[in-house]
Amino acid sequence: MKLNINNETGKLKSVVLGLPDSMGAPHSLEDSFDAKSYHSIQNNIYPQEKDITFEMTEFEKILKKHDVEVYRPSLIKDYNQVFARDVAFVIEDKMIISNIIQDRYDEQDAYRKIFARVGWKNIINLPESAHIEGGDVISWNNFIFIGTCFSEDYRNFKTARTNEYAIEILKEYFPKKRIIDLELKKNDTDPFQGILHLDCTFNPIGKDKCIIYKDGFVSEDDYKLVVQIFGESNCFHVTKQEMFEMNPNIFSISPEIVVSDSSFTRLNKHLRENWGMTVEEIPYREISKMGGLLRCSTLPLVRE
Ligand SMILES: NC(=[NH2+])NCCC[C@H](N)C(=O)O
Repeated sequence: MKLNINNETGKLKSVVLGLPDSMGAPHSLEDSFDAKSYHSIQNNIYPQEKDITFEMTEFEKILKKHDVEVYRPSLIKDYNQVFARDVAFVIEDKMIISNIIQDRYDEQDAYRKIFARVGWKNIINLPESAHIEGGDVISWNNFIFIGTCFSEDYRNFKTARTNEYAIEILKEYFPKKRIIDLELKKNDTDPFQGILHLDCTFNPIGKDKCIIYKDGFVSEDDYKLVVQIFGESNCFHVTKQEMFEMNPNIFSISPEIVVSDSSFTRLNKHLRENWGMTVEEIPYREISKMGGLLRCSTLPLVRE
């Protein structure tokens, strides 16, 4: 398979979609590793397998309706495999294998067949201390935006998944790209105060537009830089509540077609009426309770 990813929205040809089956029992509060799951466990609303299976089946149907080739990881018993995004990511014709948080480490095993199809020549493995997850990496033509945490207590946050070392290495692999690191607010237990991955606070859509949540960035200058790159009128700003519901994390099938959650009424209306997009709405509320949404559930391999 010839990988090809240059941005977030080119017409999608093949993608890996995560798996809802056999997600195992919910973690205890102490063992949870993102604030949204923490919140769901604490409030006794952690989703059930049958409900997330229903939601992912709806997602798969939309992808197939648009002639996207859908791959799935192999099944690991009693292990959450919904969020394909973080396991690896594609830039141009290279697949970079993430160094994901230890709690999710086994997920990578399930991608062996997919890695084999890509071929070792196009796979990049990073040194062990270079931490990075696909949710923090947003490739946008000449730019690569990377969410990170520069804080000294980086290691104390389970929600800090990408470090400076990984960014330095990516700069060496992609010297022609303008790599923009964006420091994200971290909080392991309060989903209103911290951002797990960059794609929970910022996501490009269409040809020149984006969805963005201002308070997800540690520095206002980082936020302003992104707004300047896209232009104010091309940015859809989400509120704290909308960030919590994961509005930024919709998924593009092409510059004109997005898959969104049917509860995102303000966003979906804006996309249709002001930006002329086709919005495929599906129910995805249950999956949102585990800290990710539509973008997080996918790992695009080929876009036109
Ligand atoms: N790209 C994303 N935002 N992925 C969401 C992953 C959520 C998962 N519970 C984790 O903590 O790792």
